[in-house]
Amino acid sequence: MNKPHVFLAQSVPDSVLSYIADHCDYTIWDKDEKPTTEQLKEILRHSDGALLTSLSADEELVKNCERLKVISTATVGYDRFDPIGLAKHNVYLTNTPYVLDETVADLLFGLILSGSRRIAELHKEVIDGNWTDKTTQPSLYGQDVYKKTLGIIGMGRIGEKVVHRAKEGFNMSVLYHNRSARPEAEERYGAKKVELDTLLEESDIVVLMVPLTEETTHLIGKEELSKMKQTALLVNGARGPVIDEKALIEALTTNEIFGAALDVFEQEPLPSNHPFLSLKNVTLTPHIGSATAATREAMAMRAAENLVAGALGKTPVDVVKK
Ligand SMILES: NC(=O)C1=CN([C@@H]2O[C@H](COP(=O)(O)OP(=O)(O)OC[C@H]3O[C@@H](n4cnc5c(N)ncnc54)[C@H](OP(=O)(O)O)[C@@H]3O)[C@@H](O)[C@H]2O)C=CC1
Ligand SMILES: O=CC(=O)O
Repeated sequence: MNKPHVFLAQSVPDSVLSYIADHCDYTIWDKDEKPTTEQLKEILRHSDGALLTSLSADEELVKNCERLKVISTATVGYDRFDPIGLAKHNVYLTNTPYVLDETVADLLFGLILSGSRRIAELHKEVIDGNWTDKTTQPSLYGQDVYKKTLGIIGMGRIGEKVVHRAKEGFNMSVLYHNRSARPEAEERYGAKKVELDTLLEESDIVVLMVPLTEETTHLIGKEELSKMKQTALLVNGARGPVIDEKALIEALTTNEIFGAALDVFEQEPLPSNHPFLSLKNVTLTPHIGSATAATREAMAMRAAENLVAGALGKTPVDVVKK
């Protein structure tokens, strides 16, 4: 029997490629520039499945792809994909939940510590040769993390792992804001569900871990920033557009809040003239939440398992249900 054919828009680790090859024939996109929409439409017309992590897909893209059964992304966030539009043409969208949770929570804690204790800012002073007797003067003191109040907006899979670290490692109090309650997390960590305004007013560290949707776009803007403590840190591990960056830059410039630690941005990569680059009270990382060798390989394998299952006409484990 002929194997199904799958398209890989980017390379995958050898172990993952070997798994795919056991079940499917495949084509890998090996050009530096991404395929155009027209090229992608043509490729997908001849494919049973596709791994499209760094691309996007909607109804228009797949409407004439009779063979196509699954689009897989090796990410947990799927804001660049339209699961409802794909489902109209019997194409599953799959993502990679769970396998990255601990790794992303580690990075978020790194951002919390760097932002609170000014690690990135003072690292730069040392590198630039500016370590003098005055470097540890009060104006350069940081904020404590231990025993402070963490406010988590979006306490889902990853958010809960952040809360675990906050509670067990740093004895923090935890507030959270979700649309639905998480009674088991409330019991385990003493976390308290509150309205957004209360969370902003009472937290020392605010962490964003919501998916990017219409509802969460610019969830944090001028008004919300004005409700935060002047000593508070804002951490974004979700998606850039969850924050109105213009408002954040204003709040950071006027010291309306203590600082921000950001892994995601409205425009990625950040342009070289972006105002964030000249602010001292920010820690910036280039969207590396899940970027460890082991976790990226686990995500690629999970995405491949979803891809192969779908291409073989089975229901993949991680079908996005919207
Ligand atoms: N920086 C990075 O490298 C990474 C970023 N991410 C981002 O993190 C996101 C979260 O991942 P994950 O924890 O797995 O997702 P989950 O779906 O497990 O958690 C998301 C949480 O957000 C809450 N939420 C959703 N909409 C709203 C809303 N309008 N208001 C308040 N709360 C809301 C949900 O609760 P409820 O439904 O009850 O509201 C849920 O608890 C991903 O979608 C992705 O964008 C993920 C991995 C790495
Ligand atoms: O941003 C990364 C993801 O997995 O989503």
